[in-house]
Amino acid sequence: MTDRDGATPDWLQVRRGQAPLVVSIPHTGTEIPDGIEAKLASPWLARKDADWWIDILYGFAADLDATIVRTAISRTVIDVNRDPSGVSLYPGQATTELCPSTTFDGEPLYREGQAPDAEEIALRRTRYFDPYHQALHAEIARLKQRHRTLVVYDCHSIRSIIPRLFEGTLPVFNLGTNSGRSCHPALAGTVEALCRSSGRETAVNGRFKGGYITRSLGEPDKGVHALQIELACRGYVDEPLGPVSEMTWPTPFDAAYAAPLRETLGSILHACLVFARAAR
Ligand SMILES: N=CN[C@@H](CCC(=O)O)C(=O)O
Repeated sequence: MTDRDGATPDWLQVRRGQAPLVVSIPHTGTEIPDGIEAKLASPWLARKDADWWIDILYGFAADLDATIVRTAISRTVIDVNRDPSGVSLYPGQATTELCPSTTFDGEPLYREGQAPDAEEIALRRTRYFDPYHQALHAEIARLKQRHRTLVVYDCHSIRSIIPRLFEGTLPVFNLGTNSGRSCHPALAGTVEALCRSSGRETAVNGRFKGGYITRSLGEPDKGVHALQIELACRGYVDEPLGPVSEMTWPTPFDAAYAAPLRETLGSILHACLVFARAAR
């Protein structure tokens, strides 16, 4: 990231652009404060569900003069893509919580009796959750002074096979728009068409409909259009398909392997800008 705002803590990275596009990168962080790390079952489990290499994959967003907001803090500490009130993203279905107690696969993250209590969760919220959302709100407000219409693009990835969360193998592209509520259908339609024209499997508002970032920031009536793209990891890394171990996950980033998918992502972000500028 460039142009870090000196007033923000080191872990919160804000690249201020002028284009009508805010790129949110909430889950690539691997930093865990020592006092929390000591309570965790394993350093590898604590980072297993990071959105590995997504900040590198979308590095080109800076060339589009997008605003990029990223936290370096691990989602294991607190997940900035969950409702801070604790309400589940998918009531009745398996998911992970605001301060997750398990990995996606269901392995306990904490040593026995070491999971955070309500006071500790509130502290993590003040320290790490609120500043991330304040940064997103501040950047949206700044850009709204320049542009009538903005796109907020929330970047994610997940392993292709996680039986606890979904059956079978996840499509490579999973577009979430809070079931059509977080952005204009024309934007969703264009992004879906670009995903499909890449020849990769694509789902829209399937297992992943958009998390708290998409749901809370998308206000199409006010000119703020939010969408989430959840990529299955095999689309950009040589992912082991099946259970993973410390020896096999994460697969290192390989720019040549990721290049075809990155090209599609470039077209998608470009289309977001065309949409925002045309809607002026
Ligand atoms: N890789 C991360 N995935 C998102 C999915 C949000 C959703 O369920 O739509 C997350 O867990 O926050």
